[in-house]
Formats: sequence, structure tokens, C-alpha cells
Amino acid sequence: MSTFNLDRFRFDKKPAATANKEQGCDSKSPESEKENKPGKNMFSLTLCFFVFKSKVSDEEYNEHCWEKQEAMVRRLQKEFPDQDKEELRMVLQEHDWNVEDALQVLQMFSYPGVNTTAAIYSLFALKKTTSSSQKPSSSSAAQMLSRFASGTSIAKKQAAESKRKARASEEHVSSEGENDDEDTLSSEFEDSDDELDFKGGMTDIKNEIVKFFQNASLDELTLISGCSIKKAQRIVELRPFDSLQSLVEVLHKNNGLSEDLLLGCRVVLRERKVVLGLMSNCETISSKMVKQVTEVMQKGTGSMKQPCILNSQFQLKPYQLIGLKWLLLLHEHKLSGILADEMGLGKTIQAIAFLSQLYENGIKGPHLITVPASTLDNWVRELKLWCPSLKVVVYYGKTHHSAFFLLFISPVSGLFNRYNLAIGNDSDRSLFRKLRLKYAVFDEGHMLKNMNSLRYRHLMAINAEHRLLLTGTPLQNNLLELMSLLNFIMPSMFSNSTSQLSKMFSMVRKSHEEQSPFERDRISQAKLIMKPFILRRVKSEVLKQLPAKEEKVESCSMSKKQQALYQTLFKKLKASSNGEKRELCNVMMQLRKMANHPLLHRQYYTTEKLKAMSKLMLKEPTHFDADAALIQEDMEVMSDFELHQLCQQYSSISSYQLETDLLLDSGKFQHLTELLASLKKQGDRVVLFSQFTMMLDIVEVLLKHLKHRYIRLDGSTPIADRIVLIDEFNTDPDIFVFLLSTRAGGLGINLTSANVVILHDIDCNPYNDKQAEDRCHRVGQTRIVQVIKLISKDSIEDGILQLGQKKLKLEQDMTAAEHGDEGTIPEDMASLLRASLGL
Ligand SMILES: Nc1ncnc2c1ncn2[C@@H]1O[C@H](COP(=O)(O)OP(=O)(O)OP(=O)(O)O)[C@@H](O)[C@H]1O
Repeated sequence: MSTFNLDRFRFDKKPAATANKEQGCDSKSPESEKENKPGKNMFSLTLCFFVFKSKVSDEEYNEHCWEKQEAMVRRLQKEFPDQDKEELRMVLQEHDWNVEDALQVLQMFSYPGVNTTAAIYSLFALKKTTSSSQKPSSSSAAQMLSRFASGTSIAKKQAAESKRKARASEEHVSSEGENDDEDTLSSEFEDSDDELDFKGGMTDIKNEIVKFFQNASLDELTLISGCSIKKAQRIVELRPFDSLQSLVEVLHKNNGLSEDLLLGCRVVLRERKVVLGLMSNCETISSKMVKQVTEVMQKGTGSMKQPCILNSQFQLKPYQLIGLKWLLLLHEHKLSGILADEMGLGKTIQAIAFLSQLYENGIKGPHLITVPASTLDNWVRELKLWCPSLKVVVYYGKTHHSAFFLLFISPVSGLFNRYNLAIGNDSDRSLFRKLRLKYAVFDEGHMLKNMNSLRYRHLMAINAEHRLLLTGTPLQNNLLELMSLLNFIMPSMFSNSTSQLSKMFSMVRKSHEEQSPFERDRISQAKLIMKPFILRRVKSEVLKQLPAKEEKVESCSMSKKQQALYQTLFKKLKASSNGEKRELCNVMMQLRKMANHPLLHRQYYTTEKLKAMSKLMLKEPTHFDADAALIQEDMEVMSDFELHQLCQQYSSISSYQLETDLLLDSGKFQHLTELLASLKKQGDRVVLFSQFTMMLDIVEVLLKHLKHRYIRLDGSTPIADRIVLIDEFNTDPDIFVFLLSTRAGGLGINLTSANVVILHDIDCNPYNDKQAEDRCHRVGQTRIVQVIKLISKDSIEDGILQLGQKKLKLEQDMTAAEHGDEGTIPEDMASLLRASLGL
């Protein structure tokens, strides 16, 4: 794991005032006064960080404070043995190292297991006259609260008394030592004015709770344990709450609501404080890096040379040298980074240059590079080309035939691994946990943007000293993603809080308007913190010589038959749809298929035809003993094109094959026929993407019909064959079209020999299309790249296009589709569908 020393870093880098608070030392003590003189302490702290600790007195002083803090943490640990030590430390920090305040808050708001009723009584200093399950009468609640609010000494005493009783009522079995402590603490509570300093901590808590109930959105209210959406709505209806008193009365009086919600609210507020605390710690580290990173960027490359062991036939471009410098700077500070250059700018090359530089500096690995299957061969090739002296081993995992490690050259410097294998099975995972790696590099790192995912947890468990993430996706306004990446950069900072964080942010896939002010503020803060750890350059900035990319949307009228079928399908779906999201997903898919090609549905092969065909199938030697009814059942779920393919496969039903006219009957095909002819005439070469592999099958029919040479790569193409196909296309100019499925061909493939990208059908997630477009628009392209999107006129695709364009503009979360959102669609898409279906 990271060698980053959290405590020393944090301690050394805090501004003097905060640092003293953290140390739990009396700020009025002569030493601290001395150390608090402006400038002096800052200077010594900075020195501590850069030149190691040079002043013995500082060390002693810090040690003394540290011990004091530790004693406080231990005291809390006795009371809360189940609580995480770091959390206790955090609570103490939150309360300026006042043990009593921290104890009070922990006591009242600890997680499940706590006697909540007692805690509520205790929180609001309500006298507990009845059994713990009974609520006080509203008048007694009001009475006690008014005393509580008045801050008189009687109220203080009563509050202390009831709190003590409440604490006593908790069935907490303590050891003798703990009892001693408790007694001491109890008497301290009674005697101490601090404990009931209503102007201080308690007033803040009260105000925060009232503010939350008054201002929180419905979503935020439902974060409170036990607060359903109905209860949240009720709370909103019952607003305003101008004081805790009115809030408690309202909760008490209203059936369905209860004072327990106050406790739950405190838990939510506390979790938010944890996030705030974490982010502020990250901010400290970040601000230190900003200066140095800015320097790297401003100074440019200077006399910097690329690593000597890089193939001298290749020269890193100036911005790539800067990228290398930045990576080395992060390495120096033992921090992880995210290289997020736009697709095609050479992230692979920069990562290779970086590992080469490390090699030259004596850090020879082993490193692990985790890549998607489709880019594995490309990586191996680039490594061999750019830095043949790095020894590479490809790890295929135990499941891959008999090979465990596929050894290219030994000993090991870089290890390759595919994403699925890194999370594959227990023994693969345990191997990667055991390996003592220097660097773990993750290519296409948007796979690591969801800390809730299993993949994220497994990959984070890989035992590497440093990590580097490569991604072409820009940062999104999504708090879960930002926190996941922050956790990736500074894992030691988040150590035990990931579950809390993921719980808090698991439902924050929202538009800007839907985000709460808290979320919006944290998003801005996270982006600011991450600035020095993310390097993103776009092509327009750094590749002045890269030819332009021209994008065109070509609207294709559906063929007559197709239009009629689309309308019939639309009416049918409209009549049957209930507007539920999962169902709408299916509706959308049906409409998209029809808008692209009618043969993706079944209408020509009627039930009668299928009956006849299934009987004929019994003549096949493979099916002579089958049941015709079962064959028919299978056929009924197939599309027309699949059935046509079946007829091509079996001679007994070959007469049922579809006519060519029917196979080519789609609006987009009519358009494509003319488009391809004119492109060919101009000497252009084409990469054509589709979402549906079956659509690619039908496009193949068209290309054969038009006598265009083509090759094809999709998810079923064996990994080893992929690079061969790519090379074939890049070296044989007679191949006019490269057919690719968007998902398989969208990532990491270089097809700069083509200058036209046709998106036969667009993806709901515009980022996937952008990935696809950039296969041609990258370093090495010499011609203007044309991107042509085919859209079926007056169909669902019009709406998908508009939403996609809006999303790209707003930089909303475009990687959502990759995070297990299968079988559902984004809310904006669902609204669009509901509106067009008139639901
Ligand atoms: N300095 C350079 N000189 C020559 N070729 C280069 C240079 N930098 C990058 N390339 C080439 O440009 C292409 C794109 O580079 P690379 O694959 O590293 O980009 P990338 O940013 O990783 O792309 P993606 O995000 O699509 O994976 C590759 O073919 C690579 O060999």
C-alpha cells in the first residue's frame, strides 16, 4: 500500500493556528503563544516538511502534544471500544480537543446499539420520568425545552441531571476502570460549565439540526435513518421550524413522525462532518502541490530530455515531456495521479516514458498495468516499440487455457493484466494482493470511478506502492466519482471512511439542479483539491497541427414500410406502457431497433411460417428427434434477420430466406448507399460503428451488395486477432470500410488511416460515441476527420441526439452506463419517453 505517512504529512503541513488546535495543546500556554507568533511557526513547519525535522524543541513539543492527544483518544476508546480510532480522533478534532464535548456528542449520537430514546432525552435535556420507550407529554417537552433554551442555571443542572440519568439508563456494562472514568466524567459534567455551554457546541448542534429540517431537500431528508420519502414530504409540509422547540413539538404531535428523526439527523450531520474533515485534510496536501505543479507547467520542458532508454527514433512531444515531468513530481511526493489527456494524445506513450525514466533511476519494478482486453495488444506493441528494454510479461490468469504467466522476457519489469482478470477469481485476486508492486497503472481508468463497485474494491486492494490512472474522460460533476478518485489518489486519507462515503454518495447521480447545496459545494471543493493530481490537456490546446474534426448529423427519412412499422409499434407501446423506468428502457430499445432496421424485429416471419419451418427443421440430421413445438418456441423470440440467417444455415428451410430488397429496406441504408459511393470516389476511408452486432451483420449484407471491401471487429473477435485486423486495415488501403461495434472498438484502438467515422446509430451515452470518433482523430492523423451521425428522422433517435448534445455541453455524468445501470435508463431519457408516449 501507499508509503505515504498521513500523520506526519498532515501535522507538518497545517497552518500554525490549526496545527496547534489539532495538537490538543492549550493555546494559551506560553509555549503555544511563542509558537503561534505569525510567520515563525509557518516557517518551521515548512522546513519540517522539506528539510526533515531540524529543531529538537519542535520535535519534543510535537511529541508532547501527540501524547496528550493519544491519551484523549484512549479515553474515548474506553467508552466506545467499537468505534474506529481515527473516527474518535476526528471527533476530538471537531471539538477542538475538548474530551467532554467529544464524549457528549459521541454518547448521544453513537450508531446503532445506542438507546436512542435515552439519547434524545439527554440531547434535549428532557427529564426522563417514564420508561425509556415512552415519550414525554408535549407540555413537559415544551417545558423542558423552554428551560433548556433559557440557559438558566436550573435548566443547566436539570439538563445535567437528566443526562446523567439517561446515561445511567443505558445498559452499558463497564469494566471497573471504565466505571472510574465514567464517575470522574459524570462529576466533571455536573461541575463543568463547558458541558452546558449552550452558547457553544450544543447551540451549534441545535441550530444545525433545525437548519437541516428547515432547508433540506426531500432527498437529503431521506438520508435520515427511518425517514421515508412520505415522512420527508410531511416534514416539508410542516415547515417552517424556527427553533428546536417548534421542531420537537411538531415531530412529537404528528403521527408517523417521531423525535428519533432528530438523532438520525445528527448522524447525517456527523457523516457530513467526516467528509468535510477528510476533504480539508486533502486540501492541505493539494495546496502544497499546486505551487509545484504550476511551476512544472509554467517552466515548460526547459532542458528536459526524454529517458535515454526510449527508442531514439521516437521523440516525445513537448506536452508529453511536461506530462512526464508532472508524473515524476508526484512520484517524488509519493502521491498518485490521474493522467486524463484527451483521447489520442499519447497517454500510453507518456506512461511508458515514465516507467522508463523510473527504470533509469533504478526503480525497475515490478509494475502492473491493468488494461481492457481490447487495448492489451496495443500496449504490448507500444512498449516494445518505444522501450524494448522494459521486460514485459502478460498475465492471463489461471482461467486462460494452461498459461498462468505468459513470459515474453524475464526478469519482470511491467506486468500486464486485463480488468476482468484483476477481479476474476479468488486466486487471481490473492496473487495481486501478495505481489509487492511498485506501480499499478490502470488504463481507461473510468472503470475506477465508482467506489461502490466490486471492481473498484478489488482493484484498490492491489498491493502497489504507487498508482497511476489513465483516462480520456473529463471529470464529471458527480460527487461519488470525485470522491472515488480522491480516495484513489490519497487512499491513506480515507482509510476507514469509504463505506460512510459511498453510503452518503450512492444516490448522487443527479443534475446540477437536483444537487443539494452541500453536494454542490463538495463537488467544487473536490475539483479544487484534485487539480494538482489530474493532468488534462485537450487536442485543440496542444496539437495545433492536428487536422480538424468536422461533425455532421445526417437525418435519414425512414423507408415507407419502415415508417409504417415504426408508427404501429409506437402506438402499441404507447397503449401498453405503464411509464415505469425499467419498462421504458425496453420501449426505447424496441423503438431504436425499428428506427435502425425493421429486420431487428420480427414481422415477416409470421407464426404460420414459423410453424411450417419448425416442421421442416425435423428433416435436418441435427434435429430429427427434436420437438417441432419447442423449435417453434425458440424461433418466436428471434428477429427476422436471425431467422433469415437460420434459413441460410439449414437447407430444409432455405426457401424461406428473405429477398435482398427486404434486407436492404431501411432509410439509413438508402442514405449509406449514396454516402459510401461519394466517399469512395473522393478516396476517403471509413470506420463504421454500430451499437448492435446484428446491425453490423445486416450492414455486411449491404457492403457485399455494393461490392465494398471491408473488415469487421466486435466483441466476439478473439483478442489475439484484433491487432492483426487493425494492422490489416492500416496497411491495406484497398479495404474501404472497417466495421466496429461501439463497445468493442471504441476503446484504445488506433485507426488513423481512416478519415471518416460513420456512427450508424448513436449511443444513449454520448461519451461512448466520442470515444469511437477519436479512434481516427489522434496523433498520426494527417487528414481532416469527418464524423457523420446517421439519425432516423422523426424517431426516438432525434430525442437521444438532443439529450446527448445537452449532456456533453453540461459535462454531466456520461460514464453512468458503465456502472451497472443496465436495464434502466437515465431520468432525463425516461422523461423524454414518457412525454413522447403521452404518459
Ligand atoms: N510523440 C509521439 N510520436 C509519434 N507517435 C506518437 C507520439 N505520441 C503518441 N503517438 C501515437 O499516437 C497514437 C495515440 O497514442 P496513445 O494510444 O498513447 O493515446 P492515448 O491518449 O492513450 O489514447 P486513448 O485514450 O484512445 O487510449 C498512438 O498510435 C501512438 O503511437
